[in-house]
Amino acid sequence: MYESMNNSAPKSGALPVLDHKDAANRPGAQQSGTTPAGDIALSVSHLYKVFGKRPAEVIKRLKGGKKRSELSALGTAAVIDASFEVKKGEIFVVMGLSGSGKSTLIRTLNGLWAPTEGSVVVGGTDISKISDKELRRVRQEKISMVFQHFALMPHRTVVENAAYALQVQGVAKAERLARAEKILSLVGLEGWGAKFPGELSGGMQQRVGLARALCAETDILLMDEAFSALDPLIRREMQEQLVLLQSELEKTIIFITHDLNEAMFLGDRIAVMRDGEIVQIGTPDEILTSPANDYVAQFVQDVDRTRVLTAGGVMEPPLAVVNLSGGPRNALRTMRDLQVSAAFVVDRRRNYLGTVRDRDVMKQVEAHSSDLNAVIRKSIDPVSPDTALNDLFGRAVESPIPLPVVDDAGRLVGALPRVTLLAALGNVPSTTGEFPVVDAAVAPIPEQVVTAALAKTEGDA
Ligand SMILES: Nc1ncnc2c1ncn2[C@@H]1O[C@H](COP(=O)(O)OP(=O)(O)OP(=O)(O)O)[C@@H](O)[C@H]1O
Repeated sequence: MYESMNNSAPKSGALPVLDHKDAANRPGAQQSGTTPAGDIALSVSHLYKVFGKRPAEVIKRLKGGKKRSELSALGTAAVIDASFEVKKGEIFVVMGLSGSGKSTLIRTLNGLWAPTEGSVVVGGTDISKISDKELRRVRQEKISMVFQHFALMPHRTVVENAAYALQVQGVAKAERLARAEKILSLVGLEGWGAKFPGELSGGMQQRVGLARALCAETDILLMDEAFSALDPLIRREMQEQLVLLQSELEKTIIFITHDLNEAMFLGDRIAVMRDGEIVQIGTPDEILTSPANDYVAQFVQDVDRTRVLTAGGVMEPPLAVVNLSGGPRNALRTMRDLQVSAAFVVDRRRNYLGTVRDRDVMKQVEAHSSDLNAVIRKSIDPVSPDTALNDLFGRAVESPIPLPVVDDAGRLVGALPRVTLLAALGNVPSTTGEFPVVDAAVAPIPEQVVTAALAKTEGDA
């Protein structure tokens, strides 16, 4: 059985990761000079958020030069003296390791946490100084949030989920559903409105999450590790769609991630956090080329494309995939149809089992065997989506067929032909996004020969 991820997967040829967009042309991209107040969507000034028993004392000692690790008995300083401005229409990425304070910071931006000290000004309003009622209004009108685990209501349909913010705003049912349907088509979910979230894949559920946030028609979207739970190919597709939507709708997006690759792809500017502090704010290029300190330098150490780019970031959809249970005949048909001489074999759960060659499969067909397992080669070990390209060149050179990319659960999620690796390095499109499953030197058995072999054994199938 031939399985293709073509419909859901981006073409890597269109995905030069580091400079997929011209930052200078983006609305929020200007870096130099003073930004006029009217162009600021959100500003944070000397913000502290301390959890624990004695937050004021913690801040006093931090200001006196103590480190947060020395003050843990008094409280946890999750955000320390953060100051930055986010421009309208900008994608501002907050990046840092686990525990660096990203989630706390983002929750302070929409008033879920009150700052211990400092201010958060949204659209001209200091949300640390307003009543709960006013804060709810700011949240409804100015800021929406997209969560990592979607947070959809399982018993409501997709369109009802998307329309939720409008319901809260008191918009009449017919109107809110009509508006939500429009937004659903904008995020690629046209015709899915009547389904329930459980009937959708993870990527589609996150589109609903995005649609729900867009429906609220707020200027600012806060996205907390919004794509981290998605398969790499779907994740990349969502990243691309977010960039497109942003340029269409001109939303201001504050995006939290621990993934450098994602930060580089999405961010007009990136704030790097460490132990509660923002240690650098800059464009991806600035972060890469002028790291503010050793920590940032280590984060992006020796970054060249081969290191920033990962297998998951540049892989292609695995085109030639055959299912073990389909047996040799189906496998051979698939290879004939695709005109390839090898294919990846998966089981019903899409677990990667190995590769098969057309010659071996044809022998099985001619021997009237239904056993594909017998000819699976396990010599090509799969790679993880997180593997840096740098670590893959040796293997790619040795392998006559693309390297299979397999997720933590063992499922085949992509393929890495040599041409894609080279294209990623040179930042040029790899062909059309489609690839030969084997290198040219290993030509497939001619189509007529395979067709004849299949026909000869037709009666026995
Ligand atoms: N409600 C809380 N009470 C006490 N400490 C907290 C609370 N929330 C976060 N912290 C602490 O604040 C620090 C920053 O946590 P935060 O979740 O903001 O980091 P993060 O960068 O988002 O990490 P992750 O990516 O793991 O979510 C951590 O030391 C964490 O244990």
